[in-house]
Amino acid sequence: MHGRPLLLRMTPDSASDDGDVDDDPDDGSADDARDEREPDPASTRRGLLRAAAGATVAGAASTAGCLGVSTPADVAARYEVSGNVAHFVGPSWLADNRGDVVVLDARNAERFREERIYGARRVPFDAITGRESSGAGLVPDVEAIAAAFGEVGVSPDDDVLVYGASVGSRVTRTAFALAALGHGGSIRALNGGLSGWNGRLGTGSRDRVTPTEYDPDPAESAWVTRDWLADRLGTFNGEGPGLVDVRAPEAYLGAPAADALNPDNDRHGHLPGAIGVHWVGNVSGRRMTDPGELVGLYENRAELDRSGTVVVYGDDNVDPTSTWLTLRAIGFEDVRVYDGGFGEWANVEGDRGRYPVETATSVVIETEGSVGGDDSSGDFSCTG
Ligand SMILES: O=S(=O)([O-])[S-]
Repeated sequence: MHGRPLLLRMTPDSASDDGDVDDDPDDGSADDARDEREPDPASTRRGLLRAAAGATVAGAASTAGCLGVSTPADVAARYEVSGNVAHFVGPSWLADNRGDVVVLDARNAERFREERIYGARRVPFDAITGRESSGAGLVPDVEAIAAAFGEVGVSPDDDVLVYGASVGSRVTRTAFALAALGHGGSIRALNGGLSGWNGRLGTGSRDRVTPTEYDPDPAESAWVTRDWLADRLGTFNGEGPGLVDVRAPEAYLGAPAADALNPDNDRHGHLPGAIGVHWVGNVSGRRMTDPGELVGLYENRAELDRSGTVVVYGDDNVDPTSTWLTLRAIGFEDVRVYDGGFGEWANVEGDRGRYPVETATSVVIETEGSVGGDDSSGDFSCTG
């Protein structure tokens, strides 16, 4: 249980941009709306958190920078971490296996045209975040997602490597989208992102590929619905599943006037019983954070049970996939994404009593991380 006193410690890095790049920068999508909300100055964030939670706040600059890429095997050996960290691989793995994997670029179309790993293919991000209504709430639109992967010639048994500018939530959403289809081949992410790759590059419009008919075998245990959660209220992080809100602490706390609050949401706060662990702690200098630190964060401090079910949610269905892949990589067995997200929960029509929002009781676990800030060129910079 989470009877600990609330302690918040934010760093300038953890106040950085969420790492996403929109496919179409001006298409008016939810991504655009998020992008328009400027990252908070750390000082503002500290003030908000102190006011919202009466918390102890101690700023500490991260020393992470534009680090070289080390392979998960090296990292795992160093920290003697049990569990599968092999979703994350380094560029040397890709160089050795380039001919055997389909390489997918998770960045936007402009970046893809400018420069990419030679032979990489790109799936429109809007397609792989697609959702549809079920009687119980929003769920991944597996048919649309499968069609998008099929369009770029991905088959269910292909071994796939996904890369981005970093190992941000576009990369992890792409990985999740494949997992949601019940993808039979392996799914890996490139630690360090494109900047760590010194092999052959390509430019221009996408290369010709032969489309496939991707026949999905939906892995429904990869996600949960609004009603699945409503049925388990009062059990989270206790006798029931773990529940992690991956949004910035201000959003979790529903801090008044915080820039992190989504203006499209009718209500602010978090699902009752959820703990807040901001997803940016999963990434450090464009790499997965050291697994030993992640184990300390999620198992020791957040007190999540690696053998139980853990549900992660954000405002939408992109950022929580970072925590989904991270937890799986450090050995959590059953991690699920609430694909509707807080955006669905907060704005549900009709009887909102079944879908309450909480602000009074809060547990925020401090995180440090640097996904990479969005500099003036629209690319990612190492901010740590
Ligand atoms: O931000 S990203 O590395 O997912 S493109």
